Amino acid sequence: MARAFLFVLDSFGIGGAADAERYGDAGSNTFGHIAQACAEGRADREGLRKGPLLVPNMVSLGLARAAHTATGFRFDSTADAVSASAFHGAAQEISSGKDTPSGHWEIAGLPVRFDWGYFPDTVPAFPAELTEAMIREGNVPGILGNCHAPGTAIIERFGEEHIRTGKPICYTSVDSVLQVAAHEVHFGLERLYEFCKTVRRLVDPLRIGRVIARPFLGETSATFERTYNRHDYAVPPPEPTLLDRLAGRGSRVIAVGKIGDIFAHRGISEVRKAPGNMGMFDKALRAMDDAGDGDLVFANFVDFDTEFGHRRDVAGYAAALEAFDRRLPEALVKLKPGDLLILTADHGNDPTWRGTDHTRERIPVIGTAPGLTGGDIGLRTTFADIGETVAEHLALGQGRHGTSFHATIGGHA
Ligand SMILES: O=P(O)(O)O[C@H]1O[C@H](CO)[C@@H](O)[C@H]1O
Ligand SMILES: [Mn+2]
Ligand SMILES: [Mn+2]
Repeated sequence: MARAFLFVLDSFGIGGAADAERYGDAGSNTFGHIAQACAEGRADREGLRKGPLLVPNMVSLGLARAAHTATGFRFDSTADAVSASAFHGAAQEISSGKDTPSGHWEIAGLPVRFDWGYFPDTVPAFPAELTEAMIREGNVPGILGNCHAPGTAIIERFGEEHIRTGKPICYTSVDSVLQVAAHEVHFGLERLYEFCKTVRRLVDPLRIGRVIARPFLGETSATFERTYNRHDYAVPPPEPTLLDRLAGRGSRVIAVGKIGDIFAHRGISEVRKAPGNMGMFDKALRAMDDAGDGDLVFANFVDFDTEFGHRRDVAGYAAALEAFDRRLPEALVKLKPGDLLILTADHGNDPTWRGTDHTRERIPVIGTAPGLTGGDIGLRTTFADIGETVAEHLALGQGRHGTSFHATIGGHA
């Protein structure tokens, strides 16, 4: 029996991207900088966490070695204690962009070779024709924002006016996104989703990667809070991905968290969602129980990115990594010979970095294949090597991009 479990720790980069300079991110290192801050006592928070970063289970899968492969960074002296059948390495992204769709699509064997559309960091950020079309076809009295902004700040700034006027708050970032924040009750959640679907259609010709619904609750600037009803409307992948290939031969692809949205629901058999990393971990464990021969469980843990990376919250990010790591044994005990578990990431989001955006970084590729030898898979030149390895493991034919490292970890050559 062969099954594969792919867990993406959203934004958990390990630095060292050869082309980071081009993104203004040379030197960024999500894992390295969090680990350093923790070691130096700069990530202590009363009632949350204290001291050095404790992620022994990921270290035993080779996280420290992966980080060393990516940048030469030494995490700690336990770095050599890697468990039998664990494999570890780092991967460089070849796609353009440093956002979620680029990272996930490349992991699934489809590097993004075209340039995404971006909105300029000007006010207004959106072309006048687009704004007019959003108002007319979205049937709203106008829009607020129309600029680059971090999501919490823009709700604080325009939330009350939004409630008063019924105008949705539309904003963007350095990523290829058009985000719409609106009040779940005053504006209405379903109405927000409908509005986003309209916007999705309008920005398709502009090659915008995602339209993101950002619902929030609260009545005043001081009390507004975003809810877990966020929804991403991604442009569909332009070519078949690993998921389509699996679905095409009748295997199940169980998507946990926002994976379904990221692939515009192409090649997805089932979507399971829950609020928060821990809820998602529960869903991932159930999905592992349910997966059969030839199936893939593809999970995304988004809190690292949304709650801590973008918020530049080092202590929060560290605590989230520690919480995830504490639960990892629950997944490890479910593994049987024939299974393959890979932990990876889609881009960086260094919480010590300037600004509030993603950072272009290499990603860790660590995991275990019980019954195989494991070992050092080195520095992979594309995230697509992950998808190709999963493909080979699940006995799919070769895809168009990437090179499987299955033989390196003792699998069929
Ligand atoms: O600041 P918030 O609204 O969380 O937005 C962030 O979330 C988007 C998707 O990850 C990024 O492009 C960034 O703009
Ligand atoms: Mn992401
Ligand atoms: Mn993000």
